[in-house]
Amino acid sequence: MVRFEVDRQGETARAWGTVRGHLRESAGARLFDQWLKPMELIDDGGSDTIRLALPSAFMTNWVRNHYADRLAAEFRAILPDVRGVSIETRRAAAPALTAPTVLSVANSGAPVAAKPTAAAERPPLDTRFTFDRFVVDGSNKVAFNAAKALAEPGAPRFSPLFLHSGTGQGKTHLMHAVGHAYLAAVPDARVILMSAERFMFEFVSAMRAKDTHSFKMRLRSADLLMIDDLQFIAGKDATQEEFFHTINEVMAANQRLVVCADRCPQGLDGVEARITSRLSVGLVADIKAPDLSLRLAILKRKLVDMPGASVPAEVLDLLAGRITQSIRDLEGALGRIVAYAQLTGESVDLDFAVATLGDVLRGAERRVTIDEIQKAVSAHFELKPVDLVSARRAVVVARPRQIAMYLAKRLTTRSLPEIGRKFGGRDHSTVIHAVRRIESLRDTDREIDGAVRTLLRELEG
Ligand SMILES: Nc1ncnc2c1ncn2[C@@H]1O[C@H](COP(=O)(O)OP(=O)(O)OP(=O)(O)O)[C@@H](O)[C@H]1O
Repeated sequence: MVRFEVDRQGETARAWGTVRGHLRESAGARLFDQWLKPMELIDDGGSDTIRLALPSAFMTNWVRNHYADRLAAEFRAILPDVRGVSIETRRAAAPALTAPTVLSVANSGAPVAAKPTAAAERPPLDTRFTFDRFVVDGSNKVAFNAAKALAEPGAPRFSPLFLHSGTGQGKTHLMHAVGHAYLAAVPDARVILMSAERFMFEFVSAMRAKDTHSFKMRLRSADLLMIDDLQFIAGKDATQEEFFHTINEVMAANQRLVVCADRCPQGLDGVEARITSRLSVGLVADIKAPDLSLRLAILKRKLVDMPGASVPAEVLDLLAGRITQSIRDLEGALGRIVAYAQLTGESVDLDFAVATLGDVLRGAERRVTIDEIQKAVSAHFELKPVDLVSARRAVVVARPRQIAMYLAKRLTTRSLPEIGRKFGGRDHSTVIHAVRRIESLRDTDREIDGAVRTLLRELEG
């Protein structure tokens, strides 16, 4: 029986309730009331960075300096796919077009809808993703140097910068670092960072509201425009049309453009050639899978930002030796060990690490990606992979799509919203529905059960 996550927003709010409880206990009433109680959760619907807001910059700085790592570790102990915690200043201002709904969490831990804040008007840069926290070696040196060069003020030496790599290998980190560095050099620069999925969502919303003009003006006037996960627009014709005009104008105006994807431009099936060729005229840099020494160096660097954490070298060797592909997974494992050690008061040794991470270490030997699942499922049902992310509802496409979502939930650590995004921007509730449907069909329909078994065998190797 597959267990699935419940609604990610509710999950985040509940985790926040638990984290607040721990903070109240450990910090003591005075400190908690003064610094931590005014903090609110901003939940913009399934993002893997938890956003917390405080009423003043002074308080924000204090909490960042004293509690940032603790908060990240606490959240990751409950929600392992959390990427980080961003601590922001809440400002009373007019709501932005794209402002997220703010969920403030009352003492009971129940989420309460509140007004949007101005935080959404600033690029959502993760404070941890800076150049000085990025460990460089031969596998990522070109990407790192290119990102640094693009962040220098003055006329850009090249643009666009196209970064590509496997999942969890540092593209988003570098993109955020460009944003931080450029804003530090040019504080009033207009910097926009969004995923390709968000680009599509905002564009479609603007079309519905019959106001594409503001959307176009906003993007095209960016001094630095950064688009993550470009592969998402594969097969989305109207979005591609708009994206093409956006990048054309940004490039014609000599503004900076950074684009990330999981493949090189020419490998982006389903993305128009005129887009991929425009994106190839600047600098295309890949980040290769990290080798053992880089994995170890990154773990050591991450430890520097976890004051008080003590993890012996043999445990770092174990993690770096076993978790080989995604640095996100590696970092998640380290965060989990440190958080458990802090919560239980035990010291970290090999036994503790194996007991804490048993599943992760076993599962790390072979990690299936959603792309692989989509390829296997579409081949099995003689469809094109793009059918699985399309809007087609015919049962010949919809059922394989549900099977693929079910396998994604079962074989990967991706959250429901992430899976939904990988399937053409579908909602997490669609994924829950697909998982339940396939679970129940497996009990009653031998053909479906057979197909799932075959695919599981194939994917799990
Ligand atoms: N060279 C590095 N030095 C330090 N940290 C790194 C490095 N590479 C990756 N990381 C860390 O690994 C985590 C995942 O990186 P990131 O989110 O940038 O990956 P990604 O390539 O954008 O993944 P995806 O394609 O899944 O979006 C981040 O926490 C990031 O800080």
